[in-house]
Amino acid sequence: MKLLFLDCQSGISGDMTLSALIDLGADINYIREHLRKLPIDPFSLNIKIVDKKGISSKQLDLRFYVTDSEEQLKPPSHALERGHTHEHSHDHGHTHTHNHGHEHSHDIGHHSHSHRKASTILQMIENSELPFRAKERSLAVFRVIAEAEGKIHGMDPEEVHFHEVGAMDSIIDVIGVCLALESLDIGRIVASPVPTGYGKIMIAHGLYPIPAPATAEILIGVPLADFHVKGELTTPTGAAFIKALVDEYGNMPPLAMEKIGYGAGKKDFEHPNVLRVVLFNVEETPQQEQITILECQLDDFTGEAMGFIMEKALNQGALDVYFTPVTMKKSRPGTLITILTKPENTFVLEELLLRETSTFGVRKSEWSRRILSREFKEIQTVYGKITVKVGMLEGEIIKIYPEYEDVKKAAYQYDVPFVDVYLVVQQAAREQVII
Ligand SMILES: O=C([S-])c1cc(C(=O)S)c[n+]([C@@H]2O[C@H](COP(=O)(O)O)[C@@H](O)[C@H]2O)c1
Ligand code: NI
Repeated sequence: MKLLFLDCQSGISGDMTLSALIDLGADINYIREHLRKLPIDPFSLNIKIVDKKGISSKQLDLRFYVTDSEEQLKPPSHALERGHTHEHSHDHGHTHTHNHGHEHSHDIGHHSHSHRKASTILQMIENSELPFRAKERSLAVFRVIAEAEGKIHGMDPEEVHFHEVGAMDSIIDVIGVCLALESLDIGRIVASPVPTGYGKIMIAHGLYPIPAPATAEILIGVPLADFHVKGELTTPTGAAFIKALVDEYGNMPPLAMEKIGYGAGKKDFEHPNVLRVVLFNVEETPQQEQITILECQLDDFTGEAMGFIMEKALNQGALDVYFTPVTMKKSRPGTLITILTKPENTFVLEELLLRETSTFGVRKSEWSRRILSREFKEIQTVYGKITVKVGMLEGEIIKIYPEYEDVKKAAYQYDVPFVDVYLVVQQAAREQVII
């Protein structure tokens, strides 16, 4: 399994992460090909080499060819020397520069042109043909950003608007990073403590404190670094990668490094403004993990409400939820609710049962379980690309199962029975994954 360490000594932003991962070896063509299938503005995505206080690093060069209705497509040669620059010109608002150096004409609340709601972006990702894990990771990152922006601006997260220019940027940065992780086959991510920077930054809303409120909101619970530099070191997108994708916070793992990549930020400081990413190859060992089981049984709760509890528990991170019919005191038919969860989600799920069901108590037990290490792989089939889950024991592949959602989608698309697609995928997987 590949492990990625994010060394955020100069903070983290969307473009720093994408360029660092490309420097580490992520295939830029693979990233471009997948991004081009999305319904977004035409863009060019390139990487240039820059010197950051003596460190030769990769820097993102992302341009959009404007599709605002009042504007025409502009040729690729436009603004060649300006790097991560949007050739948008709006007929309203003021121009501001984000820390990673691109200029937007941006005046929240007075827009005549299109915007993208968080829910529209999430829907676009859901409906996309992105590889399974890249899709899940991208959704997780956008949900974190939308939650934080929603909280700051006092809005429903689904209704949060990404300014059209910012939306395009974010889509490329977020989905690009998740595709880069896929290209490198990263299974686990560890991040160092994160410095935020201090001072003020001029954004569309006005002169804001650093860390920007959305960044600060996202970084709740994340260990911060004791490194104080004037300027914005960590942006909301960078913080969202840390919050949504990282499995563990800590120091560099005590393992042999395989490869190192450097992604440059746009600003210059007295220190090298780079994100360093390190790739490790971790030996697979049979894994043991702790899980918590929460239980209560009810004889006075409706079927509808029961279904709602199952849905909400799964949304709140339950690994599994199941109902067992039981006979309770006074011969009453009832239902035993069982929730399996990782220890970190125990409190939230306990609260769900106590607050939203008729129970007056919840039983809790800790279990240890042995699990197979698993990887997701994309298989080429006559029904298109389908993701399979590969289970391994002591490095040996012992089972391969197609992902239900992908099989379902293909079954509808080709109007064939679910089981037919399933069998074809299993057969193709056995040929394409060495077993
Ligand atoms: O435009 C909006 S809504 C906005 C809100 C906030 C808040 O903290 S609230 C912050 N920012 C700033 O935008 C840039 C770009 O960040 P990305 O993560 O999209 O690269 C950054 O300087 C933020 O602090 C914008
Ligand atoms: Ni605008």
